[in-house]
Amino acid sequence: MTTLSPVRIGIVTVSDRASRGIYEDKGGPAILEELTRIIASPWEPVPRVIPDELDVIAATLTELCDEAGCGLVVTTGGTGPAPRDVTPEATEQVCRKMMPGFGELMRSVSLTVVPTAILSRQTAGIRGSSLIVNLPGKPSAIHDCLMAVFPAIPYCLDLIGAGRIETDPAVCRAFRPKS
Ligand SMILES: Nc1ncnc2c1ncn2[C@@H]1O[C@H](COP(=O)(O)OP(=O)(O)OP(=O)(O)O)[C@@H](O)[C@H]1O
Ligand SMILES: Nc1nc2c(c(=O)[nH]1)N[C@H]1C(S)=C(S)[C@@H](COP(=O)(O)O)O[C@H]1N2
Repeated sequence: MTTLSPVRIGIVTVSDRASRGIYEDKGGPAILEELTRIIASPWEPVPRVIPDELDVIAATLTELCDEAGCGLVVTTGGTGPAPRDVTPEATEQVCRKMMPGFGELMRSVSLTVVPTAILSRQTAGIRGSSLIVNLPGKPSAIHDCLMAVFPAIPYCLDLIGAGRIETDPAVCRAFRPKS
């Protein structure tokens, strides 16, 4: 039996009000809960709560990928059309390669739930050996979006050398074409 070393996963809440303590952050805990349900192999959360500032978001993503060694970074918030919504811009700034299929699938699934899903510019990209995935800020969006894209995430992490993740097949069946 092979022992998997824990994959570190960054959980980044991008919200002016949650970062100031004006409201309790519900996004980060919702991502933690969802990942705990989905992932069956060892993993370790690395949480951050930051304001909607391009430089701060870019620096946090960089730190999580390059210093904290996160193979996967999931953000929530700041994907809409409002002037301070800049999470996709920060993601593009720090990624070498964009993965537009993630945003396309999450919007498509979310459109069956809310017509305003079209307002999210959420995307994903690769920095070094880390995958960054944006989710919308509404805590209820986290389940819809993560369940839609997670089947492809373990294979993506394999391909970029980010570490191996096994899922609980009763919750989410990971698809690895070559296994
Ligand atoms: N981290 C969070 N925790 C709890 N609720 C949230 C969080 N982020 C967003 N929400 C809720 O979802 C709604 C829409 O999210 P959105 O990111 O557009 O908010 P926002 O007004 O830009 O937030 P902020 O001003 O804090 O950056 C918010 O008004 C809030 O009710
Ligand atoms: N699944 C899902 N996706 C969703 C939503 C939602 O409630 N559920 N809200 C939408 C709305 S109202 C907005 S404005 C955009 C952007 O949200 P953000 O700026 O909080 O990231 O996400 C959209 N995507």
